[in-house]
Amino acid sequence: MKNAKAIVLAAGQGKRMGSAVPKQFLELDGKPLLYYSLECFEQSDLISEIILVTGKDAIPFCWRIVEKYGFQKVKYVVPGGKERYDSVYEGLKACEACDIVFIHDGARPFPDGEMLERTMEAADKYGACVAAVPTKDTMKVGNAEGIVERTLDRKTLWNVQTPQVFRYDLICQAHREIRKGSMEGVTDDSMIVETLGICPVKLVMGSYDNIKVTTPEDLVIAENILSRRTVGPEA
Ligand SMILES: Nc1ccn([C@@H]2O[C@H](COP(=O)(O)OP(=O)(O)OP(=O)(O)O)[C@@H](O)[C@H]2O)c(=O)n1
Ligand SMILES: C[C@](O)(CO)[C@H](O)COP(=O)(O)O
Repeated sequence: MKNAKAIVLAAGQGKRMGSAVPKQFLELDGKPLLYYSLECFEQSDLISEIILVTGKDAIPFCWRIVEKYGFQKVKYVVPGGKERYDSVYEGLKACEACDIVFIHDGARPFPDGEMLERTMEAADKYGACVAAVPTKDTMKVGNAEGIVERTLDRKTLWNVQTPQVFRYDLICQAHREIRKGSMEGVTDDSMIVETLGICPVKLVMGSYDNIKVTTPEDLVIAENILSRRTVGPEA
């Protein structure tokens, strides 16, 4: 069996949430938001180790979460960086050699075990993959004046999520390589692999429940998803 490790990101400031406490630590049904993704990786037989990346000052708090909920796979809690890609890089530096690396936003509380299986299989086969869902809305490109320039072909569009999953050597090489130049506009890890043209990035079905909690209304949606998931699976 392949050895897979997970890097869970919790070093963001959550500016768009606008809360005093960083959003990954806000409570969802009495537990920190971060708990839910950690629990998913902890419970997956695919994952041997979790590297948690957080703000320097939040490291002791994160260890308390790890101890309180008995997350035995969390081996390292390391300080992140200014941008998301800096935090991923710090996570990769702490991640000892393995076969496959999952990179996941701690602000996405609802990955699930089957998603981890699908993405692991694709990463092993293609080298790189992202969880994603087909776009449901009609998508238009607007110009600077807010006038529609064109309508995109929805059949080709996906909303990209995490986990984003890679062969270990490939994602380490990609992050090292891209840092030699400008990282302007890099918002996820697959973009780095795409930009360098290292290998194809496979789109793998994620889940419409696998939202990123970004703004206050997402917390309400997350509460709703959580209450539905405790009753039964996604419809
Ligand atoms: N320097 C950063 C920035 C982001 N993240 C993490 O990356 C994930 C996705 O980022 P995003 O939703 O953009 O989080 P924030 O950067 O916290 O939000 P904002 O952009 O609103 O400040 C989150 O789990 C966040 O904690 C991180 O570890 N380090
Ligand atoms: C990685 C990501 O969650 C995929 O949707 C997203 O790109 C994070 O970037 P954000 O711009 O900070 O929301």
